[in-house]
Amino acid sequence: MMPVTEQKSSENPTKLVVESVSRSFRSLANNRRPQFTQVLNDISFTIRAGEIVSVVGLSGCGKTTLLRIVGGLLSPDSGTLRVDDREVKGPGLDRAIVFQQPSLLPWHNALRNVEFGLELKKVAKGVRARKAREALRLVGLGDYEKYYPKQLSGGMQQRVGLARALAVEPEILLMDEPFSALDAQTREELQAELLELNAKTRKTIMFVTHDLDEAIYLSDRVLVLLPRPGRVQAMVEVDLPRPRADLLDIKSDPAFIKARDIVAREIRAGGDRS
Ligand SMILES: Nc1ncnc2c1ncn2[C@@H]1O[C@H](COP(=O)(O)OP(=O)(O)OP(=O)(O)O)[C@@H](O)[C@H]1O
Repeated sequence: MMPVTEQKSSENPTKLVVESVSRSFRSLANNRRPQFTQVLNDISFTIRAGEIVSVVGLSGCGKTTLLRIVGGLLSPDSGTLRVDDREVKGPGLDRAIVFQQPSLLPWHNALRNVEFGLELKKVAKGVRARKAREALRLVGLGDYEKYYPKQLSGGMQQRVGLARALAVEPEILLMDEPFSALDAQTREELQAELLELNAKTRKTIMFVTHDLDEAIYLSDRVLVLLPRPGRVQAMVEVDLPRPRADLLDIKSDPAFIKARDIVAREIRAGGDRS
């Protein structure tokens, strides 16, 4: 493990501003007439440089939709997004997404898979191999560049997916339940590694998860969304210093328990009202 210095992201400049974002989807009602369902309603929040902010809420509250909008894969019906005070529309090299499944190409080895991600992002050919190698090293797979996906464990495959996102050197990493398909032990290893990576690179991270322990453990702040339509209920501060102890040890810390209780109550508060 690399020694890491304590980091105070609460004093950092703003990296991402999401302002009044709303989004509806068209669907067919029982009478086959198209109808619009509002999935996100007037969502506003900011993330500071180097911060990890998790997004939690009941299933269907719009977490993935919000992450896809921030990643530029979906457009909002209204509202704006700014990265470093520049308005962004659509995808860009400043944001990279890590999904639940890494979707690696089975016929390419780890290095080629990461290079392929760079190719899709139109990064110049001459620098792809170097950047791909650097990213694989960053996720601890420096010795595995020649391995094919089927020769790698689920956790290692997800690391390749993470390397593919990191290789483009994004300003913001958008992670959509990236560890939820992994077994508990691998998941905890990757959570700890993500904290280390954040400490080393000071990457800004937006992290969607169902798992409240994961949200509290990783995050500086937790954004709680309520469903139907998805809206902001609270932004909860996690008052735990960095670097953080292992999840097992930190779970009994009063600050961890307090933050978890607040987040759980905020999620329920919305349920009680609807
Ligand atoms: N492309 C789409 N067309 C129509 N409806 C959609 C589309 N994408 C999402 N939805 C609807 O929007 C709502 C929010 O979905 P979303 O996946 O963002 O929620 P979520 O909070 O990430 O859910 P989960 O926690 O179960 O992953 C759901 O009701 C979903 O059916």
